[in-house]
Amino acid sequence: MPGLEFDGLTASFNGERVVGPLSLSVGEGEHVALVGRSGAGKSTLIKLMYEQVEHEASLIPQDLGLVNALPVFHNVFMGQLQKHSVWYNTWTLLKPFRKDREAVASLLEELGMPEKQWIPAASLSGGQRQRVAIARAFYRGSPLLLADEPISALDGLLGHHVMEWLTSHFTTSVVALHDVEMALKYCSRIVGIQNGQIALDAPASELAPADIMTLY
Ligand SMILES: Nc1ncnc2c1ncn2[C@@H]1O[C@H](COP(=O)(O)OP(=O)(O)OP(=O)(O)O)[C@@H](O)[C@H]1O
Repeated sequence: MPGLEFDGLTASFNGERVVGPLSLSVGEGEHVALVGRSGAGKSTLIKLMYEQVEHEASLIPQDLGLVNALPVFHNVFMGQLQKHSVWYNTWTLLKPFRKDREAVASLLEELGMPEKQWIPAASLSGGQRQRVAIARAFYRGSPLLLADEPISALDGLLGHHVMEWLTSHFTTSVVALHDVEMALKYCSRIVGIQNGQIALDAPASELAPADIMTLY
């Protein structure tokens, strides 16, 4: 996958500009953290980027987008809906194939919740729901990840494990994060958003937490 070029991104609500116009290039292999105070425009920016790369990216939206009535397995399988025929997907709803069951089981094992595969998403905790959305994004098999606060409901150790896992399994990522230390530790580049504009753009290796805190 070549690098990504986003040009002239803008969003307005009720006549008020909340993002842009803004341009961002993301090189293949970069892991970009979007940081900035609440309301700065990070989620809106992730959505604008996803609109442009929908066919080649995996998304973890802030609202997760799970189907509560369906078991965890089917929520994760949804990451591959577009890869299969209607026949395959309908059959999977009733009687999943062994290769998919095993692949999803191994992902859930990796994310520390192997026993939840057949539990409806409605019965999960916030952190478990977040991990299902993470597994679904991974199951899609795309090298590019766009994620909006993917570890906000995970406790410290698990949050570290998931960030390490995401940044080593996706070739390229753009992740909105409110945890500045996580951003510095796992991402290669920090993009700070302030009032819908880029206010900081630097390699993570050149920044300290205090440099980022000026955005808050
Ligand atoms: N659907 C919407 N309708 C109206 N205003 C919106 C809508 N979505 C976002 N906004 C506004 O756009 C601005 C940017 O919001 P956005 O959710 O992108 O910020 P954020 O940086 O992701 O915040 P947070 O860290 O709290 O998630 C905010 O002022 C917000 O109120």
